[in-house]
Amino acid sequence: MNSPFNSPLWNALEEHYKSISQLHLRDLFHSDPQRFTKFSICWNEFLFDYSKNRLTEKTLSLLFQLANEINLSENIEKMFSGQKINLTENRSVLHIALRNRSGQPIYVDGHNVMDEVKKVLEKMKNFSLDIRSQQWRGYSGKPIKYIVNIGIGGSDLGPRMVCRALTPYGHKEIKVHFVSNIDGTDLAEVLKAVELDQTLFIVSSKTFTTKETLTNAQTARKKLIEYFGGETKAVEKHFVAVSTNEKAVKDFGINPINMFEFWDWVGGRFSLWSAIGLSIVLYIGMENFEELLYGAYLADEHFRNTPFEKNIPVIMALLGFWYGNFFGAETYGIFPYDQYLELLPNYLQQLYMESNGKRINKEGKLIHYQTGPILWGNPGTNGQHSFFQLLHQGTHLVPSDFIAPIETHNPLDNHHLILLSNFFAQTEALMKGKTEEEVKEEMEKANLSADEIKRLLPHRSFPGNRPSNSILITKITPKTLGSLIAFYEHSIFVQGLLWNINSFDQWGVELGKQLATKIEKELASGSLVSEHDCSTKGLIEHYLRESRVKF
Ligand SMILES: O=P(O)(O)OC[C@H]1O[C@H](O)[C@H](O)[C@@H](O)[C@@H]1O
Repeated sequence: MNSPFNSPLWNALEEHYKSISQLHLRDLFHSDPQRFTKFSICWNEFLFDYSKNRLTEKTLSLLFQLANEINLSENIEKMFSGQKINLTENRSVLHIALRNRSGQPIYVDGHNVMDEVKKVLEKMKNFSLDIRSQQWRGYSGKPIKYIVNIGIGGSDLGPRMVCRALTPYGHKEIKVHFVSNIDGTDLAEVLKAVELDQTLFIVSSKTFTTKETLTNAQTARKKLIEYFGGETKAVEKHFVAVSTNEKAVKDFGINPINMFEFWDWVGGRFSLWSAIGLSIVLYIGMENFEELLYGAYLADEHFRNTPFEKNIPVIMALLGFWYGNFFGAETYGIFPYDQYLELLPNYLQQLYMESNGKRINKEGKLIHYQTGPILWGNPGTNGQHSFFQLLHQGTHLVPSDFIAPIETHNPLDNHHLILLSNFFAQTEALMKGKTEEEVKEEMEKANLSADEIKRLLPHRSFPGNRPSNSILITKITPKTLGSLIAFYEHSIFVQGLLWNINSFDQWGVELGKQLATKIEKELASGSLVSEHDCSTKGLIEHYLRESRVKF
């Protein structure tokens, strides 16, 4: 079966949806005191509570049947065994190999990729020891104190998010910066914050053809050479590269000895586990990086071996599918109640939206159902004072994940207690809401007049019945973070199978790049040569006129 949408089960789910959509979560909780026990999973340092979702045991049983109909178990094995499931690029999808701690081989075209994975990890380890122990010195003999990762998309968001999330594990003498945007401001500000003679630039690019990254790297290289009075030899003490493209790295002027390799079977947005994680290793050390890999490996094993009924990423995926394709939910909220996880929504945005933002199925046909959600989010409690109004009383249904650590790295007075009180309170409020009776009683106690009560009642009541998952983690450590990220990766994979799309390509980013290349030439020459619509033409002409006047 290619798609669940052709299945008789689909009709059963649609029928079932009609009855579920009439039920209120408040009543479901009321009628079943075991609801939490039934719909939550304890796994290692995780408690995954999905009981505040609009479902019953019947819903889950139908969704699990659907998972069986799309041959989920067989498809998981296809990924883990290195089959070329990225059909449009004819590639294996093996980020799981990068954290394979089982000692078992994984083959691509008859070749065990684990040998090269281990070799690169060893190279990363040795290099990080040299940098962190100050044996590796800059051109003028000073130790490295600043790491600047130059990359974009998958070569930026993962390491950036992980370094931020694991700040408590960071080297106290080493600062890590990230430059991604082609806007010169990004690089300029980082250059202000570092001492060039103590800086190591990591040029991270899978393809080593990405315009933003190469332009930023060229400029940084120029600045470094200028700093050392024209000495190009300084480059090899201050620049390393991470890429799959050795030739382009050489052409750029980085000695392949200073290159850390990865492979085309690692998707950019799944690459933080590869040498793309070099900035992470330099910052938190190899042991901690290995813990990150280990945490992801444990999640991989859980995903691969656990029955669907207890399988966290499978359930996460089915819930997203349930809301998107039955309730018509278009977005997915990620709310980490942990300041260190503030970049998690940005990171997951690429992971979800680049993977499953597709409208053509694996057979090349246009599809007529909703696929990947618009993912967004912000750390709690900040969001509560801005957009949560819409979550509570707006017209959109936003299924959300609330994520919090039980233990904080910064036990300041009662901050964590207040933070967690809010974490628990929000999902309860979203689920329960506040009935008109409750609001009325409250206003009567406050001695409001009958007229006032009547007028304010609709504004002050909350419908509730808003779904959420709660992910409670003992502590944010390299290991638990690794597991958390891997859960999201696998959830995306399962959803891609449900929608019968290829989650591992991203052709949709190409058109803008092609047009920008053409327009760049026009801006540089000051005249339009290609065809544009009148809006784009008008904008460019305005820019050309104005920039001539001003500069
Ligand atoms: O690592 P690179 O080859 O430089 O690619 C960087 C990023 O740019 C591309 O346009 C893709 O949209 C991303 O998936 C990728 O991660």
